[in-house]
Amino acid sequence: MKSKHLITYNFIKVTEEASVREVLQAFLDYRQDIACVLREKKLVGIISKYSLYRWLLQNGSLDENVWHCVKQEVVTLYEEDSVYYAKDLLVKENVGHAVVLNTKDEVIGIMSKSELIRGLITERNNVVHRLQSLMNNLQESVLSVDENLIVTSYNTSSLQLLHKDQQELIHHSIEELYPQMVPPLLQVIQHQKIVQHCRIEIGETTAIASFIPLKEWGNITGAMMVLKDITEFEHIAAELETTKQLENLLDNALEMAYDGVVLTNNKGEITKVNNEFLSLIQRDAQSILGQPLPEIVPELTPFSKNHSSQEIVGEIVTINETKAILTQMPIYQGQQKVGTIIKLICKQLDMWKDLLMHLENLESELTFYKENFSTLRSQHGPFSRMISRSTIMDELKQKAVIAAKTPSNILITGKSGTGKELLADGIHTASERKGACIKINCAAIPEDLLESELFGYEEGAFTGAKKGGKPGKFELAHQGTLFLDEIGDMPLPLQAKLLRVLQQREFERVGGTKPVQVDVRLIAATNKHPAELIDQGSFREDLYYRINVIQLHIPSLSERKEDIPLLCDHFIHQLNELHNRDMIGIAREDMELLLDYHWPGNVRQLENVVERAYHFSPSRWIDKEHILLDKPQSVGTATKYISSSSTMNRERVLGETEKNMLLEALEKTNGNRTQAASLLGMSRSTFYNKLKKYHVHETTRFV
Ligand SMILES: Nc1ncnc2c1ncn2[C@@H]1O[C@H](COP(=O)(O)OP(=O)(O)OP(=O)(O)O)[C@@H](O)[C@H]1O
Repeated sequence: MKSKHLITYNFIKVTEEASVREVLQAFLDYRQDIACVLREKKLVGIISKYSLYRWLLQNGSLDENVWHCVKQEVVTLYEEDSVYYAKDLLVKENVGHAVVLNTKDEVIGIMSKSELIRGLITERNNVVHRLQSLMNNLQESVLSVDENLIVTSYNTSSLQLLHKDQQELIHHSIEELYPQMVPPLLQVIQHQKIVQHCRIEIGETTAIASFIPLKEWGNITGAMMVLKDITEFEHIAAELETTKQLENLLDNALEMAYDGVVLTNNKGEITKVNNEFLSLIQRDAQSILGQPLPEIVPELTPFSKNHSSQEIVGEIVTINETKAILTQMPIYQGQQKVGTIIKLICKQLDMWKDLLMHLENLESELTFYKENFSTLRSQHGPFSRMISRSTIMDELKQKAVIAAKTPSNILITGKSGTGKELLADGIHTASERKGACIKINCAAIPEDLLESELFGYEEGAFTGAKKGGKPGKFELAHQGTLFLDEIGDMPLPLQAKLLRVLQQREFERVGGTKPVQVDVRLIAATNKHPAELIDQGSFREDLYYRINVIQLHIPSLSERKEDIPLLCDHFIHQLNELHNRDMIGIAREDMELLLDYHWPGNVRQLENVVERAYHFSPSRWIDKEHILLDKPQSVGTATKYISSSSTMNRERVLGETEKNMLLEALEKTNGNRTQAASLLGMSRSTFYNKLKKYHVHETTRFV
């Protein structure tokens, strides 16, 4: 509050020329105690009632100039001065009035003591009001008691904290209401000292309280209590404690998980890791916590970037040359994804791999014994050399057995390498014909020699003919079977002669005149389409019908891929017998490679591929890298294929060199892997990884 708010604007203004009478009259009119004497609005002094009384008592004239009664030392205030400044000034100068001026030093009013007191009371009421509302808006509870511990005041918060209403609290004794507060209160009142941070239980509520002495004129009149409800904080603290314990538990669980575990938040930043994960990525926790996972482990980028909200189970990843199985699971809180947990199984992977190997080993052995068993069972069976398990081949063999029992000619069709010759052998065996099975490849013998090869010649039949002549294949196959392979390549004149022989069952040798009679069962084979050959005019239709009494078609290997594993085992077994080795077979995942291939060269190609891989694989398992499959080559891809295959060769050579290096080191250290690793200047883990890579642990020499 300012001085201008506490002044009388309606004050008495007189000039220096005014008479005592005029001033007295003004006092009566205005009912005021002082008059201001002004000269051009500026204050020159004041006249009080008392100075006029004094003048009159000294018999001064009423009409005399009032100047004799003017007091020139006047206590003045400015309109902006505070009420407190005004109070201090009036007390100091010991005056009952002050003249109030504006900034131009012009008189604007008079402030009397009574107006000052009114202002001070208003000001005090304002302060009390402000304090009251401040108290009521405080979160802390505030209470005051007198020296008898009777409650004298309180704020709104205290009603809530103490669960009481106004009547239950005011003028009641703290001793009755809250005896637990008495000891600190008495301490404050007796020792007149503040007591702080007392823990007070009020029902279910816990509060921290401070007790402050209240004094008036230096004497203790009571005490004030300030209480803060900490029940909620205590719950939070308890929860925090539980959370801490849970976190400890989680940390321990992660460490015991045995696998690498990493947790990320919803931004993909790493929030928790276990030691196994750290050793897998070869980093320390400080340097990776809070970092985006794909930046720290780029190998996980395809999984952690866009797919981190997807569940992933069983993906294989390679981190620092270590293979691991990745499992990824998003973590949800309600509907919201809050993070991801990623697990990498790498230690147990080796164990699983060994177990799988063992299982595969057993499976292969089982297959081998099964095959042996069936071979033994049909050791003398006509088709025992034709290995198959497919239904399509079973049906073919059944048909062949029936066909074998008949005297009819047989035409075997099928792509090159499907086993036409084997089938012909089987048919001959099954036919139980007395004579031999004589084979001739029509495509392999020059055209001019083929006739004499087939029908024989008489002495002097041509230059260079043997003395005494020579029997042909027909004669040799008497009472047996003649297998004419690649019949589609037989020259047309010879086809005519063959047709005649088949019809008449007799022929003459080249250069001979005597008919020769034979009992021959003819089996012909072709890898071409007979119908196409007839259309082209390169094969006689009448001959075709003569031969094609019974047609047996051998399906391509790509149409019966289920035979591939059995054939592989068969070839490996044959090679083992031949080379006195104990190769187990082809691992399951590598077999996939063979099953996926289209096998244009059929069983013959498979046999060659297995044989090559067999010789190049040093362990007891066929090495995938030695399984060489030609890719189909088109003009457009030729260059690419050549360059990628040369890269493959290079890689292979490098791999083999590295592997030999490992083996050599192991040999030098008598199989001690730690020494071998240091001999090569490698860490133990790198050395182990390389052993794994090249399957060196499969070899029995080193344990
Ligand atoms: N089912 C099979 N079981 C075992 N070996 C087989 C089988 N089929 C083919 N083979 C082998 O594949 C190779 C080729 O077989 P074969 O010579 O019988 O085929 P083909 O069809 O007569 O070939 P081509 O038409 O080129 O003369 C031979 O070494 C043979 O032993």
